[in-house]
Amino acid sequence: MSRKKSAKGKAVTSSPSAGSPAGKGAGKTVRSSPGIVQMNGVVHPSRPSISNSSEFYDIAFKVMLVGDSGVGKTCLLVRFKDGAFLAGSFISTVGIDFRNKVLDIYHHMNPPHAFPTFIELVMSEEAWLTEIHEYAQQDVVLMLLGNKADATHERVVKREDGERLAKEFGVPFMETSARSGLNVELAFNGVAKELKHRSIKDPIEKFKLQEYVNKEMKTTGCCRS
Ligand SMILES: Nc1nc2c(ncn2[C@@H]2O[C@H](COP(=O)(O)OP(=O)(O)OP(=O)(O)O)[C@@H](O)[C@H]2O)c(=O)[nH]1
Repeated sequence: MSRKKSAKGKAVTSSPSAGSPAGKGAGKTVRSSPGIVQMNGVVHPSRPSISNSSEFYDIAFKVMLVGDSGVGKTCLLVRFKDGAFLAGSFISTVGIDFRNKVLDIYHHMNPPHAFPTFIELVMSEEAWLTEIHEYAQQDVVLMLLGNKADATHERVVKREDGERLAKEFGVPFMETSARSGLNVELAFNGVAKELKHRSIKDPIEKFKLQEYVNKEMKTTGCCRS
């Protein structure tokens, strides 16, 4: 079955590191963070249930994509992880799907490090932002994404409405496209940078996610209706 929805809201949510030492990889300390969903408590790079890769990281964060079914959470995840668009017929995720990706950021602040565990959480159609506020940790990093920005003729949510909702909840907003790759890297990297920033006790430089997103964000420039 194939379904399409354009520019529907969804959120990248995440939580910063709690910093409990959990193991070692290539001489680096591995830490994990409690997220909205706890997965085995501690993330260890050599634990196959978490990651099959041989990648090592310093800090692990969990990032969740929540939103209505069919808005493109899996495709965003795959686009970010593998750089490809998962085209074809739509098979709804049952339960939770997840990917790991190791990022190098903030070279100027710390030695190379890395992280997160990305988790897709499938939620029901209604009130997901409210649910996040109800159940997530206070300091969770939130970002609102309107995906399928490429599907201009099938748009169901105006950019202005996304912007308004984001403003209401005080979270950054941008439109993305898993198909074209528009702003996908930026969405995940922005959250990763914010998480990393929060995990540093006395950061040399300030990082403001909203400002970063506003500066780096690309718009389709075609979709106001
Ligand atoms: N045009 C367009 N189609 C997309 C985009 N992202 C996803 N799709 C299509 O939308 C459908 C649903 O995508 P999924 O990533 O499976 O959606 P989901 O949110 O993970 O759905 P659930 O697993 O049910 O929660 C698929 O047919 C995708 O090909 C996009 O950026 N642009």
